[in-house]
Amino acid sequence: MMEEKGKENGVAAMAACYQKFDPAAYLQYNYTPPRADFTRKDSIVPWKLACLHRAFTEGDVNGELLVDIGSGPTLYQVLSGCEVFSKVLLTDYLEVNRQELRRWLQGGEGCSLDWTPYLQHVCKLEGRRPSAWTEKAAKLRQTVADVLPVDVHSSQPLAPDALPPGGADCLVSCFCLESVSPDLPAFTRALAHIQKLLRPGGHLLLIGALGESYYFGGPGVRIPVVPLNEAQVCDSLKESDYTLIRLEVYTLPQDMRVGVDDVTGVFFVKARKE
Ligand SMILES: Nc1ncnc2c1ncn2[C@@H]1O[C@@H](CSCCNC[C@@H]2Cc3ccc([N+](=O)[O-])cc3CN2)[C@@H](O)[C@H]1O
Repeated sequence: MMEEKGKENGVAAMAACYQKFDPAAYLQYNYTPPRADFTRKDSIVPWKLACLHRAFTEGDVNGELLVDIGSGPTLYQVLSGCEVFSKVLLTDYLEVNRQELRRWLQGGEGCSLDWTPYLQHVCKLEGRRPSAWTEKAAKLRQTVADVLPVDVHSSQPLAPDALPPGGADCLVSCFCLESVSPDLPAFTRALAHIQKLLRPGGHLLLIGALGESYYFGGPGVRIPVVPLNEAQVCDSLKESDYTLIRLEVYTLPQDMRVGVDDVTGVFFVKARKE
């Protein structure tokens, strides 16, 4: 009984932290140079986009429905996937983030970030001319079917009718689970909760922070993070019944440590639900 109470308190405390989350500030902190510098080979965002592009296009990922878990106010995580899947669902816990995503999907008026450089960069990865970014933007707007609420701490993270009976063909989730979990067991439980959303044989593409104990979700909005190392990520995946296909790690150069968090590295996982 006490244990259940502890779990609920930790999750509730985390939810309270997110009430002050500021999408515009968060985007400025993490999705502008130097962390998003497309002229630098060692910048974080080009590394993430390359991992996602390779994972989506190397031939084993297929199906109709891709679901992004904990999208936040960002779209980069589905720029490659929207060429492979006919339907994409974006999800987030906060209405402010869902609104930010809908603003872009409805034409981009009043968006907090210009996603053009991201669209151009992924076009380049696909061997297309950068000016094809307008076609990719149209493709993404046409492929995203909805922006839904999600709670990874629920044993049913999405509304019952959100997915077809067979489940999603692929999940992608970036920097979410470790940032919303009060501790490692909660992180592992969240992985297990979203695993249920996936059809057997479906893939999980997971990006997350290594060694991060906090980040700023806005000016003065300090949000705790469960610090993870590679072994813990692998153990949690195994414990939540995924088969690991590949884990890649990016170590932050000094000048990518810009004071908005204490992250030391970023992991990319491609895994499968047997
Ligand atoms: N219960 C919940 N279920 C699902 N989503 C939830 C829940 N609660 C909050 N959320 C939702 O999850 C959140 C996702 S944003 C989480 C930010 N993660 C940490 C941040 C990200 C970042 C980005 C880039 C780089 N880098 O090195 O380039 C490093 C880092 C490390 N710091 C937010 O959208 C919230 O709305």
